[in-house]
Amino acid sequence: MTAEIISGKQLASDIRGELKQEVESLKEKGITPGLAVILVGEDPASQSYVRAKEKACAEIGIYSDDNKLPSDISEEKLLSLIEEKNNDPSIHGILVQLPLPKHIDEAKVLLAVNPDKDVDGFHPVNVGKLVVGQKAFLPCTPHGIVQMIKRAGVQLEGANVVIVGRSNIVGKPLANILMQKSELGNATVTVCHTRTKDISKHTIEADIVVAATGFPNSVTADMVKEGAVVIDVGVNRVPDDTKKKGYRLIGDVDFDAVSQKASFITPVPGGVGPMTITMLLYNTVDSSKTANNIK
Ligand SMILES: Nc1nc(=O)c2c([nH]1)NC[C@@H]1CN(c3ccc(C(=O)N[C@@H](CCC(=O)O)C(=O)O)cc3)C=[N+]21
Ligand SMILES: [Mg+2]
Repeated sequence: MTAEIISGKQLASDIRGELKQEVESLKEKGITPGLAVILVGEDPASQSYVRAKEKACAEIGIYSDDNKLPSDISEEKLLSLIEEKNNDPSIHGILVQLPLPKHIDEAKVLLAVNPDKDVDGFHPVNVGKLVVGQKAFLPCTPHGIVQMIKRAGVQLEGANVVIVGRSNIVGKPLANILMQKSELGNATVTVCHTRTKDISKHTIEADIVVAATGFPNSVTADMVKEGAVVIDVGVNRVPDDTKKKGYRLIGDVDFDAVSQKASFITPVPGGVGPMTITMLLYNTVDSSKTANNIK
């Protein structure tokens, strides 16, 4: 079987088109959705993600408030910037790009963001709401993944989904979305991680495999069943002199071999990444509506 490629890029562009229209109609009501983006330090990957987020905001008419801080900024100063954005009515979403430098307590920073502006869905209040099934901002990468699966026409209800990776930004929230009694859920979810005894034993049974390990080629063809749906969350930079940037991007899945066995597969680049950014735009628009009592 040769897998059909689920283009995150195409889907992202469709959804951004819808969001752009929504932003235009909000602007007619005098509302401009605003996103504060906070980047600490000079990590090249983080800089490129943040640039992509700001460009996407500009494309659909969201105001992006760009905050670039030196890597040695104090935790106190970062917290006071967040407080300023919490109190700024022109800001509907606050995104603190992760990872943060070692001297800053990440948990403390995420707790400082007003949950009503937490468009990443990382504040413990929003994490808790998701777990108990209350309305909350859904974390962008998991939300993007679920949208890709649904819009490919793949049934989630009753599906065996195996997630490889238990991070707070992908594996754990994705598991929580997929197990909810909701239209984005009703799946049977297994989460594998570094201490799982035999990962293949789980993935081989899966209707849907989500690879979020952070390591290239960690999901191989022998690990997936014929006809499985395979979602690749990896964004690994590998040195490549033939590229003008000096690197190319590969996922966590052995794409060439797995795409001969899967029914659907997501590419890297052009898969989950563009959808992550799109769901951030979605949450920011949604937040601006909530702040203005618009359904
Ligand atoms: N507070 C916070 N929220 C996040 O959502 C968050 C974060 N921190 N830290 C890092 C991860 C990673 N992440 C990506 C976003 C876009 C692409 C993306 O657009 N990727 C493009 C290619 C990008 C490139 O060329 O480097 C693609 O896959 O096609 C990838 C990864 C968001 N994250
Ligand atoms: Mg991601």
